[in-house]
Amino acid sequence: MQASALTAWELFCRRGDRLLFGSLDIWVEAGGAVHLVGPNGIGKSSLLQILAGLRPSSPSDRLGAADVKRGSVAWQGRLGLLDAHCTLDEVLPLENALAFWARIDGAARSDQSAAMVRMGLSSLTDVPVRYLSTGQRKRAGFARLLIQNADHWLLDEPLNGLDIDGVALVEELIAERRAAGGAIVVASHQPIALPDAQAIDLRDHPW
Ligand SMILES: Nc1ncnc2c1ncn2[C@@H]1O[C@H](COP(=O)(O)OP(=O)(O)OP(=O)(O)O)[C@@H](O)[C@H]1O
Repeated sequence: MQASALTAWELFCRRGDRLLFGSLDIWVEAGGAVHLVGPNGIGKSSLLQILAGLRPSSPSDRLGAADVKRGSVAWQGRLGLLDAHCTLDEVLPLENALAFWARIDGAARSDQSAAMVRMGLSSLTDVPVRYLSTGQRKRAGFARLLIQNADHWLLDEPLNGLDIDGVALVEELIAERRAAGGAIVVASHQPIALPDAQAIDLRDHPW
């Protein structure tokens, strides 16, 4: 049996007064992948935030006080999240903005340089983050993720804004991470190469 990377049980999600999904279990083995699908607003980004520990699973209080489920998420290893929020300082040149996180992650200068080269950002070292295009921002987000060197990745619309080469590159990075034993959970409306991924459609998990 494969080693578990992610075990999540009884996840429920309420946003405001909307009950989005409930009683969701996810199990991902090392090297495995999940493709989250479903229409706009169903709760894919919210689920990624729950899996990242940034948002609690909502208590399932509709089931009655005697049987309230609160959900649990357990990872074996470190995880990195790439979503729509740019964690890079908009004012700083790209190299310095990435260096801020590289220091926090304890990454070597050479790791940062390698990540920038890999993501095709070498010519943008002096450009302030606020001037980056949509696709360049996405590439910078992946550079940050590579520098972080987390075991597992949570990716929210990782292909948005990328050109054809960028899409191929991200698919290659995902395949490499999986080959290294990382688990990947992706929310993507765009087709994405994820061989043998579990598809989870949140419409199948109504609260
Ligand atoms: N602060 C908030 N308060 C209440 N509801 C919110 C809040 N932020 C988002 N929502 C709602 O939560 C729901 C889920 O949003 P989420 O971003 O998780 O959906 P999604 O499936 O990722 O959508 P998309 O495919 O458009 O990216 C949406 O219906 C949205 O309107």
